[in-house]
Amino acid sequence: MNQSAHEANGRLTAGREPSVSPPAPPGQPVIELKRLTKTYGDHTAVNALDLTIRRGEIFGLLGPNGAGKTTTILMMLGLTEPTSGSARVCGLNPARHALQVKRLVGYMPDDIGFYEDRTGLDNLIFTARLNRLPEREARDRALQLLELVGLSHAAGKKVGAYSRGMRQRLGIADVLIKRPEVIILDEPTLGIDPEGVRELLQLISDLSRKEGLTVLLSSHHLHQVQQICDRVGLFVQGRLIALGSVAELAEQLDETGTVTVLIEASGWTDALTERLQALEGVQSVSVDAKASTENTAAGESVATLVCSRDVTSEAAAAVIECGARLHAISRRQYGLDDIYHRYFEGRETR
Ligand SMILES: Nc1ncnc2c1ncn2[C@@H]1O[C@H](COP(=O)(O)OP(=O)(O)OP(=O)(O)O)[C@@H](O)[C@H]1O
Repeated sequence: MNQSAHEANGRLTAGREPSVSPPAPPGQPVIELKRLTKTYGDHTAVNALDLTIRRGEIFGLLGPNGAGKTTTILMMLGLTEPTSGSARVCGLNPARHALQVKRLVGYMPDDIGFYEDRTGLDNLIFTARLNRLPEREARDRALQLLELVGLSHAAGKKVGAYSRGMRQRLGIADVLIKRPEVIILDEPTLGIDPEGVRELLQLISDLSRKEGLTVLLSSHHLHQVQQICDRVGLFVQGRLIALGSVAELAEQLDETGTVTVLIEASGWTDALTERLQALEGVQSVSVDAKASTENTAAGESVATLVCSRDVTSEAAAAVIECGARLHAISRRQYGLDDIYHRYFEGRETR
């Protein structure tokens, strides 16, 4: 977040204490978007978006650059007005009650900004003050959050010396200061190494489960976020083109009729390839020699069978009958990347 966004998490809560409804019970809608639309001139950035996110859910809003994710978030926060349709966040209309919504929603933009020459602890205390926490409580809350996000050791270190991953953790602590009901994280994993990503996502997941937080995560790193999202929405050119859990979306892909079977075996022969090709429903067989490693024997091959039905057991029998040594056989589980590419086949996605 930039400096003003950092301050916004606090400043926007200042002023008259808003009258807000009590937190929605688990499973109740927290975010409800109906036909939400935003146009800029003749360009439609968000096109008739219908979406409900429930309390305690981790929801991934996924799509390529320019898909409309940030515009959607800005409308949820009351930072830009919809052209048509409606948004309700924690029962409030953000366009009319932006201050109240911002009291309940913690927003971490993709470009986090802090006071670089101040420590992590000082930055959090600053946000706590903006949120009108009493001085003693501000410090206690800041220390408690630093511990929660695994930054106690760096509390006294200037933020300018923090790594990208540490800044993201501090950003999460920063949005949590005001005890929000919902946190919205825009590209939280940007620029972090794989181990840092894993830890950050685990932290977000733990927070959601322990604190009953609703989390909206915007990202174009599908394979990263799919591990922790209860549901995802695939967003492209302003439209939500698929919605559901990763398993549900994968099931829909399976219904398109293609099954991929992966075989690892040694002693592969042309006769085996031909035998597999002859199995009913097998559309193609491609075989690659696998480079030998500590775990794989020399001469091991990996074959990919694209089929119109599941041929796993017949293929296993064929490998053995042809005298090859079967190391592994599995029906490929689709991940979000596969789903994404399948939906966007033939379209410009990046
Ligand atoms: N203030 C604006 N004026 C005109 N067009 C805009 C404005 N804000 C966004 N857009 C356009 O709306 C579309 C959606 O942009 P948005 O930033 O919401 O996408 P995004 O999915 O968040 O992308 P990214 O991952 O790159 O942030 C883009 O084509 C963008 O150029």
